[in-house]
Amino acid sequence: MKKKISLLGATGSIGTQTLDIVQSNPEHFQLVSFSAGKNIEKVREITLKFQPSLVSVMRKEDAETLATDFPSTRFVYGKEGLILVAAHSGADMLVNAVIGSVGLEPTLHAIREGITIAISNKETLVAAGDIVIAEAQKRNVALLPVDSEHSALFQALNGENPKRVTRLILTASGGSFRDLSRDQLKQVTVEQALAHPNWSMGNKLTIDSATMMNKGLEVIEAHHLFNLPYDQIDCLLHKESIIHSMVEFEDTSVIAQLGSPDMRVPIQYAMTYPDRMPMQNAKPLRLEEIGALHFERMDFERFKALALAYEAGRTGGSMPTVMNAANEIAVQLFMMNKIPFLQIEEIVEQMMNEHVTISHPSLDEILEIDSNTRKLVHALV
Ligand SMILES: NC(=O)C1=CN([C@@H]2O[C@H](COP(=O)(O)OP(=O)(O)OC[C@H]3O[C@@H](n4cnc5c(N)ncnc54)[C@H](OP(=O)(O)O)[C@@H]3O)[C@@H](O)[C@H]2O)C=CC1
Ligand SMILES: CC(=O)[C@@H](O)[C@H](O)COP(=O)(O)O
Ligand SMILES: [Mn+2]
Repeated sequence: MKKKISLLGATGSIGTQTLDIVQSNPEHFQLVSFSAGKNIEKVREITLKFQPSLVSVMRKEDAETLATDFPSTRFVYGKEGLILVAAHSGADMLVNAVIGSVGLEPTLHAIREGITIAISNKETLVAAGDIVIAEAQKRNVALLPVDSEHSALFQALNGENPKRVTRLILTASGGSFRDLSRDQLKQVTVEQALAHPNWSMGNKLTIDSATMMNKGLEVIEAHHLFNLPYDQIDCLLHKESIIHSMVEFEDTSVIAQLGSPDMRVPIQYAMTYPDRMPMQNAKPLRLEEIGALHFERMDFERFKALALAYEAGRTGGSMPTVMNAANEIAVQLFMMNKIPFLQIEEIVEQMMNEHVTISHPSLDEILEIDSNTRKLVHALV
């Protein structure tokens, strides 16, 4: 039987690759609903091709125009629209590929509907991981990782006793500026930051990768998905992005997952789990062509954002919410050329220093803290 898919963030990098998988495997998948932001031309293309029953866009006026042009599809908008798509009762699985903590409430609504989630939207787990995981456990809903490192960890842990794990080792490419000193980072441009050495991804994530905040977000994401303390989550610089992450066990065995960098592989694995399927037009891994893989210890002074993320994670409570919200706005400001690159982490640090942590915040408190932090960063700049 076909798996019915709802997709948040259909016009983005992960969203587009998810649609490729659906389109290449019409006997396995059907798109029943999706959301997008402002890219209305792409919304038209997707609607025409997949004929979903429900679509959400950011703006009311776009939803109204689209409703006239596609009378057999229902168009909704805004935050409510995202929630309607996420909790679409006709779906077997939600692929959450929206960017930012705007994905939090839709995720919780999908969980409450008992819909399995393939989760790419890491900011949701960073902003409110305790709440999301508790809700998923309470409703017995699976959260299947899409992020390449977490998919690798998930695969390496398959069938293992979690009590025998000693360390999760997340690999990091180092991003666009991995060979620059902190002094050289003072001069870098947005265009340079957007040139990731190994992956083609959305702009926000590519900047996060350059600051190393992405690895910080991923450490917190791993803490929540795999229920391990921060002392057992390490990062390793691995410039080739061939080993996507590793798990070390008590007997010193290390299990790694490898592959050519291609996000369709972890997306498809989450969509077919516990099974696998052939991957169309994928580049098989030929280690003899690569020759050597390289690893370096992570330098926490050079990659200060990673140190901040460990600090936020260890503090817990509302601190990761603040870190994430400050980072989201600081990255936007950098991309608009309003602040220099190094000010991204300065803003995150300042917001964290000024925040008085709430140890067990409610959802309402998290939403308020997230929103206030965004305002504070705008006021600061
Ligand atoms: N790209 C990748 O390879 C990877 C991504 N991830 C994670 O997956 C998530 C998505 O990343 P990526 O695909 O790169 O992101 P993109 O920026 O490419 O896409 C983001 C999507 O979200 C939509 N969107 C943005 N803001 C809003 C909003 N406020 N309300 C509703 N929709 C919105 C965009 O719509 P529109 O464009 O129409 O405005 C777009 O569809 C992120 O959390 C990222 O960290 C994880 C691993 C790898
Ligand atoms: C592809 C993927 O999962 C990204 O999140 C990736 O992790 C970015 O690479 P680095 O953050 O290691 O540069
Ligand atoms: Mn990743």
